[in-house]
Amino acid sequence: MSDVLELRRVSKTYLDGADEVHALHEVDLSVETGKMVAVMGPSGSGKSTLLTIAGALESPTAGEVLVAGQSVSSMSRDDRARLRRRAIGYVFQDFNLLPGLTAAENVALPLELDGVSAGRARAAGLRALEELGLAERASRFPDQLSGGERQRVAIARAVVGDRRLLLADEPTGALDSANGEAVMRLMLAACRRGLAAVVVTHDAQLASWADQVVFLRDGRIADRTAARPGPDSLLTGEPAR
Ligand SMILES: Nc1ncnc2c1ncn2[C@@H]1O[C@H](COP(=O)(O)OP(=O)(O)OP(=O)(O)O)[C@@H](O)[C@H]1O
Repeated sequence: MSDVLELRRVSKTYLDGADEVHALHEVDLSVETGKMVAVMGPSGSGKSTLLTIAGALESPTAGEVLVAGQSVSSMSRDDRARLRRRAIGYVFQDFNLLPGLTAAENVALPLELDGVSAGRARAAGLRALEELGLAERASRFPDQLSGGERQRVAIARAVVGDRRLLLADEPTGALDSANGEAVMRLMLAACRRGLAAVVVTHDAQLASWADQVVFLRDGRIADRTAARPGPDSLLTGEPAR
C-alpha cells in the first residue's frame, strides 16, 4: 500500500514574542491508504500543530511533508490550495456545519465550491451520507439532527468526492461514549474504503480503534504502538485493546 501522508523529520517552531516555542521536533510519521493513526499526548504537546501541518494549512520550519507522494513545499500556492480542497478532509470537535443548509447540501458544498456541477455534487453527497447510514436524514437541517448525527454529516463532508486524507481533531469530544465509538467506527470504515486518517484524541479507549497510536510529548514522538494488520472484524465488533 502507498503512503498517503508522510512527515519526514518535521519540526515547527513558533515565535511567541522573543521566545521560540518548539511545537514539533523532528517528527517522522507515515500513514498508508486504508489506515488510521491516532495521536495522543498532553495539552501543548503538538497534536494540533501536527494536524495543521499534515493538512497543508501551515508549513513546517524544517523537514518535509508529502501527501499522496507529492512534496507539499514544492507545490505552487494554487496547487496547495487545490490539494486542500480536493484531497484532504477535516473533521472538528464542533462539527462546523452550516445551519442554513441541509445535511445533503452541507456534504455537497465542498464539491460545488471546487466547481463540480450541482447535480453531481448532490449525488456524491448523498452517496457519502448513505455510507454513513444517514440517507434518510439528508434533507434535515443541522438543528434537526442529534449530536452524533451531526458529527456523521461532518465526516461525510470530509470524505466526499476523491478525498485521500481524513484529519480529525478531537472529533468525538462533544459526544457521549456510544456516539464517540460510532464515530470512530465510521471513520475506520471510511479509511478501509480508501482513505488514510489521522485522528487526535485524548481518549485511549477511542484511540484503540486506530491501526497505530502515536504519543507526542513536548513536540516529539515519545512512543508508538506497533502498526497492526487490518483488523476488519473491528468494524462489526469491539475494539481489540
Ligand atoms: N500560532 C502559535 N503561535 C505560538 N505558539 C503556538 C502557536 N500554535 C501553537 N503554539 C504552541 O505550540 C505548542 C503546541 O501546541 P498545539 O496546539 O499543537 O498542542 P496540542 O497538543 O494540540 O494541545 P491541546 O491538547 O491543548 O490542544 C504549545 O506550546 C502552543 O502554545
